[in-house]
Amino acid sequence: MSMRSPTMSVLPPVRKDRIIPQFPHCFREDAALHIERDFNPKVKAACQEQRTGTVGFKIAKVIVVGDLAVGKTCLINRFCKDAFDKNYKATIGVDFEMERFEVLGVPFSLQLWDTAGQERFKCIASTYYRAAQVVIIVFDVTDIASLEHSRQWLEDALRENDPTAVQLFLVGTKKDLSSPAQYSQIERDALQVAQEMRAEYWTLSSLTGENVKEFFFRVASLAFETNVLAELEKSGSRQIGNIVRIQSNSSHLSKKRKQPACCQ
Ligand SMILES: Nc1nc2c(ncn2[C@@H]2O[C@H](COP(=O)(O)OP(=O)(O)OP(=O)(O)O)[C@@H](O)[C@H]2O)c(=O)[nH]1
Ligand SMILES: [Mg+2]
Repeated sequence: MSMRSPTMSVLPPVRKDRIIPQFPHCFREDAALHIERDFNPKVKAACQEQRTGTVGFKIAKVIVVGDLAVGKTCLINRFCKDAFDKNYKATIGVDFEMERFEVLGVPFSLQLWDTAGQERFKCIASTYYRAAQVVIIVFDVTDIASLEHSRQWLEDALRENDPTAVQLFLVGTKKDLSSPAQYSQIERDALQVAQEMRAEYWTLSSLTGENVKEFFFRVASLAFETNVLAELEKSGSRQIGNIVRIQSNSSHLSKKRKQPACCQ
């Protein structure tokens, strides 16, 4: 805790609308990373007892990939700046935004990397894919080709990362532009792609803001939960290691006091 107070005094408090007191639910239970209705009980207990270790200082890297003009930049801008630009300005290479949250009372940050979808910038952008904890693959719900290309985006993103460690989301944007009939048709295909990829599926609109905050709260919460569980596992094994070492040392001392421990 001694490390925590100086950090808290330097940083301004987390914005009120970035406080996550409850577990945000998935969008569709048939394409979710998990369908629990609440945070893992171990995670809740750890937060309550302030046993979250270094998680409060960590920044989870999130990369946002997908075809050109599907709406990656607009999605990030809607959430981070509450702004929407109807004019298309291609991202050149990459941009990033930091978002600070407070989950169950613990500070937690996401670093959102907005990458270029245009082919000619792809090789610059892909050098930033490394060490991502979360991969968000974006497609446009009015453009089936952008959904078909999502598999290729996944392959490119996973080439630079440990596939077993990445949390994956498939997100359909521009919901406002599609009629209910059009939408339900593409949703069927999108759910299938999400299930195959083991991605969590969402749809939203950066123009109206529908589901945007809900989606990022879900991303932050799942990334946070994973990090706390990893931290608990680490500190658990460290404790067991210490106990074993202390016990074996003391038994050496009592039985064969003159021999150094390394010769046993
Ligand atoms: N109606 C509507 N238009 C959107 C939405 N999201 C994005 N757009 C429009 O789609 C176009 C492309 O959006 P961007 O966010 O720049 O696309 P991008 O995926 O970042 O494109 P690259 O940077 O080239 O990869 C812009 O003209 C946006 O105004 C949405 O939810 N609804
Ligand atoms: Mg962009």
